[in-house]
Amino acid sequence: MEGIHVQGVWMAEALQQSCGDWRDLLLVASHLGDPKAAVLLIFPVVFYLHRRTGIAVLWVAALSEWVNLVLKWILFGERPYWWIGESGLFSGSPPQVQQFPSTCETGPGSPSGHAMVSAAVWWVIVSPLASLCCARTGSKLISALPYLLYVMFLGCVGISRIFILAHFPHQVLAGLLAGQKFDDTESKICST
Ligand SMILES: O=P(O)(O)OC[C@H]1O[C@@H](O)[C@H](O)[C@@H](O)[C@@H]1O
Repeated sequence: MEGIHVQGVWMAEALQQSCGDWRDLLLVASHLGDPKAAVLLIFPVVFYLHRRTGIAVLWVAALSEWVNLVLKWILFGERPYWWIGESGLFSGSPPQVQQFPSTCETGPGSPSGHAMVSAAVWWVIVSPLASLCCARTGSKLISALPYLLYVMFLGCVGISRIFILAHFPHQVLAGLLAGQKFDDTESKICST
């Protein structure tokens, strides 16, 4: 695990050095991917536009956040911003990284809640939206657009969590996969 963490820290350093110009965008992405945003921002808007999807968003947000907390209790998971100091591995050559006001999440880090809840919640919106686009336009290109935006948004959220040192890359990846898996399981339960 130590090797994965060390690689993760160097990746975060490289990211901070190469994406410094995108800092504000990444900080916004991190806020938009916050599980709280799913309930406080996304749910009201979607509920206003389409009641059933809005209610599905609320359910998926609550359940995926709960599953994420349970997974964190089981897996725990260090966070880079505290692990860099605690590991004592970098005393000779500390990584050139900086923290941000939103870096200091106090709980365990595995899997990323931002990645998991965003992947689960946005899928509930994107999937019917793509079907609607397909039915209305008949164009595969236009119906692929919601999926493209979904991938881009999740990419920004995931990168932002590594950028601000809140997560190691493997925790973000685990969050994205768990969010997708959550939707799979949820739709199987709903269809039975
Ligand atoms: O695991 P992450 O991505 O740090 O996010 C999880 C936490 O992010 C916080 O910002 C939220 O207030 C918590 O509700 C949430 O559990």
